[in-house]
Amino acid sequence: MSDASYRDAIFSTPLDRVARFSFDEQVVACFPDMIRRSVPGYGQILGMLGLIARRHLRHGARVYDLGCSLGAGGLSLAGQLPPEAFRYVGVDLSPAMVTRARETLDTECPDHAIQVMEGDIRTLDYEPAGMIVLNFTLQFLPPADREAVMGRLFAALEPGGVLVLSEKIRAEDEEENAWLVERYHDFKRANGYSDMEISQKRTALENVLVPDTLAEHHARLGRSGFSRAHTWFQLLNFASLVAFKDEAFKDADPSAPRED
Ligand SMILES: C[S@@+](CC[C@H](N)C(=O)[O-])C[C@H]1O[C@@H](n2cnc3c(N)ncnc32)[C@H](O)[C@@H]1O
Ligand SMILES: O=C(O)C(=O)C[C@]1(C(=O)O)C=C[C@@H](O)C=C1
Repeated sequence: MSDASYRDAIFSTPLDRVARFSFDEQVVACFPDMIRRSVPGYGQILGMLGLIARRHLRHGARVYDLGCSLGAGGLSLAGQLPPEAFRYVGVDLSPAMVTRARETLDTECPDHAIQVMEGDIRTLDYEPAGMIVLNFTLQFLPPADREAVMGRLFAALEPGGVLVLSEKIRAEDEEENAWLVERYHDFKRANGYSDMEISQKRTALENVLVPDTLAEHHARLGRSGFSRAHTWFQLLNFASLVAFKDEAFKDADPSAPRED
């Protein structure tokens, strides 16, 4: 990740009116710090992308990173896989994110095939892909739009393709959810956020980041055509799932990237 990143202090002073959270210049400038201090397991999830790709990605196939922000998914994959293993296409709606992602990826991985596009993942014309990553992006789409996107992603995946879906989640049981959210706030405090920052960010994210339950995610993936999905990671109210097109997990070769 680029060094030109500041400490997140966006909600550290009292605001008369807390505006809806958006991925503007101010957020972009401190995003690497913000996401690392705000998402439990973020680094571990990124680190697993290469391992998942090694097992499930057809050699040389396209990888979409949807809502790529500053391209952390691309950086992680390029750090773990050789240039000929994949073609990376990052997509983000925020022009400020796209500009910074391009600069970072061009500098950090000049030998890899990297493309970063400004676009809305709800309306993008998808090309066939071997792997699709949605790392904390679906949660920002209006709930009513989520299923149509998932159906389009299933259609874009090649047979044997894999989707990685990481999300902030809501527990079905109210008491369980309250416990997870309280411990999540403890996690943020331990990472240096004050009670005021936690509370103002929470207000800014209301009706902007709308979390689903794991059951809702699994049901949606099933309705979208995915024959199998696993929750492979959960830490507090953050989780990551993998979903397979056509039982791909059965064909995975542990010793080498797939080359069919
Ligand atoms: C939490 S960030 C994703 C973090 C990133 N995937 C990572 O691993 O570092 C969510 C991103 O989704 C983008 N986004 C939100 N709605 C979008 C949409 N409809 N189409 C494309 N990108 C979108 C935002 O601009 C933001 O950069
Ligand atoms: O800070 C929070 O409460 C979050 O939910 C973290 C979260 C996310 O999950 O995407 C919210 C906004 C920023 O994109 C970074 C992290």
